[in-house]
Amino acid sequence: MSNRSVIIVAGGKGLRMGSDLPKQFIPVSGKPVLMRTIEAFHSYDSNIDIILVLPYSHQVYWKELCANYHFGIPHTIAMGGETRFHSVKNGLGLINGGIVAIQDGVRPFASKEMIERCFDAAERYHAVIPVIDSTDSLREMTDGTKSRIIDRSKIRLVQTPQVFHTDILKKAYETEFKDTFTDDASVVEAMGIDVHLVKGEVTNIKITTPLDLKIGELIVRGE
Ligand SMILES: Nc1ccn([C@@H]2O[C@H](COP(=O)(O)OP(=O)(O)OP(=O)(O)O)[C@@H](O)[C@H]2O)c(=O)n1
Ligand SMILES: C[C@](O)(CO)[C@H](O)COP(=O)(O)O
Repeated sequence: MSNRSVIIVAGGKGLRMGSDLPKQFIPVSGKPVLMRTIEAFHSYDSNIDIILVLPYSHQVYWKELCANYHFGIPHTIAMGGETRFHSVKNGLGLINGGIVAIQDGVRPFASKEMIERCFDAAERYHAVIPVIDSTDSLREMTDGTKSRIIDRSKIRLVQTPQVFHTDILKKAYETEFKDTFTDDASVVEAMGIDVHLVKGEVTNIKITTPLDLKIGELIVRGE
């Protein structure tokens, strides 16, 4: 098994949540989102190297939060960047070789089985991402208010962890930032590398709006 690391990106402001406290620090069922995310990877592999990317403005706050919650899982802090892309890049600066996962700090419900599925596939493929089907019908906007139906059987919704050979991801992240880089797979693909899809999970939600916090409470309670 190759050396394994995870970069947990939590350098964002959480503007869509509309809360003064960035969403990664908000408790779900009594525990901050970010602690749940870190625990998910520690329970997958207690030896995994964990790099946590945090905004400079909240690094002291995070240390206090860890003390208050008696949170002792070892991790190294990296500096948050202007966008997710820049935060990942800062985290990558602290990784040497092996296989690396990039995880949104605000996806706290990734199961051990799914994390394992992603890492195991990455032993064979250069770039691996978890995806799920769309249960809604989908439309593409064509011109102003005009639209057309999309064949949803061809669509997959993309999640994290996104897992890569470290040397390939580092090389990909040497490129200039583009707005179309909404995840890590898009950066690697721009370098001409194929991305391998594995099964994601409907409960692996990204906490984005206040409704997601309520859904998160239900997921924790197993309802
Ligand atoms: N400069 C940034 C922006 C985002 N992220 C992280 O990337 C993940 C996914 O981003 P998103 O859900 O968009 O988080 P925010 O940018 O915080 O949210 P918003 O867009 O609502 O402001 C989050 O864990 C977020 O903290 C990051 O590390 N650095
Ligand atoms: C990386 C991601 O979670 C995959 O679905 C997503 O692209 C992040 O998007 P956001 O706009 O930064 O929330």
